[in-house]
Amino acid sequence: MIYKSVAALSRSLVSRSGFVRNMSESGRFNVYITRSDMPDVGVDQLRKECDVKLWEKPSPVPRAEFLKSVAGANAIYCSLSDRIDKELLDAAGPGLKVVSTISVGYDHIDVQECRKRGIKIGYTPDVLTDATAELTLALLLSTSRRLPEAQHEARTGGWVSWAPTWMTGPGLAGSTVGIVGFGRIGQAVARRVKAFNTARILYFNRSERPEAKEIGAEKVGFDELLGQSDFVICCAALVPETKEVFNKSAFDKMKNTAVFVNTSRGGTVDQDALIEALKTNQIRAAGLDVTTPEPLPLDSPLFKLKNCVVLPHIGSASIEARNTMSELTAQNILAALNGKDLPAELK
Ligand SMILES: O=C(O)C(=O)CO
Repeated sequence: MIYKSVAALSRSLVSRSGFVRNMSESGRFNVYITRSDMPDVGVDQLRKECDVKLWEKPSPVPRAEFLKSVAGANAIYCSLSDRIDKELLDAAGPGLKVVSTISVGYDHIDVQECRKRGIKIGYTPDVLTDATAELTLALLLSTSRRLPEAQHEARTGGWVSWAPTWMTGPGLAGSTVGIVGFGRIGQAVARRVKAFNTARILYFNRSERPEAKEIGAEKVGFDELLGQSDFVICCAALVPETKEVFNKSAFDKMKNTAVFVNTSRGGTVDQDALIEALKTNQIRAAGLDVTTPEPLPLDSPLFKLKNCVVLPHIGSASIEARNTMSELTAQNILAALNGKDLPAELK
């Protein structure tokens, strides 16, 4: 669909949302943003060229409100918390040209349905790779060297003397690290892990990755990776094939001393099986930046386990990454609305 036809469609929209209905009058496209606290840099770019409407709170827009307010939008600027499905696309109406998510993950978007309707999808690969890899290493070390537990002890009187076996955990040097999902983030994690003098880096991925050679990573089968790794890191996108791949059978195959880290999506893990594996010391510990659901309810057993570190999905939360993600999200929208190639389109 080209610019002109969107304009024509938009002219005929009956908007329930308060968007300017008649593009020929305003000459501007309608953009709906799903929360008020998206980084300014991208939002400001959009405001220069478009009529921007946003959910006024720094929290995900409630579904009913989203369905109501999105009517008449030509573009949606969303996050991974917003479900973009058939119902939502219907609610937006025929003028919708692009869905642009401030995330590299797109499991919250019905990609098939967007394709059917000729709606482009923008996302933010590359610009968050370093930030997410850094956080993965931070979480891995926090989990294996028990930093949250140690801090708690120091603050609450548990630190009575230096003690030779207290608060010990496995080191990375000389270890085998297995990475499941060897795309941009998996590779960036491998490069960083290597600097810790690991003995071997294994990876499991659908296809062989040419970059692995230079990194020094070996492609192995999933079961082999589970059985041999001291650290198992999940960097795989959530797609039907990766849903709950980390299940009881997978945890049973891991070493009892293994540390499991997940910075991809909670849906790759059967969480009940993980809780059981942690409770029974089937594995040593887990570090999770992602869970099911998110936010994780306060009464989740994961919060009660000393051998589990839970973070609130902050993988990409470096200031630089979030600003660049916001800019890219806006640029994807502006390009799509102006009939140009998106800088980062999900193909
Ligand atoms: O961009 C994503 O998909 C994220 O999960 C951000 O942390």
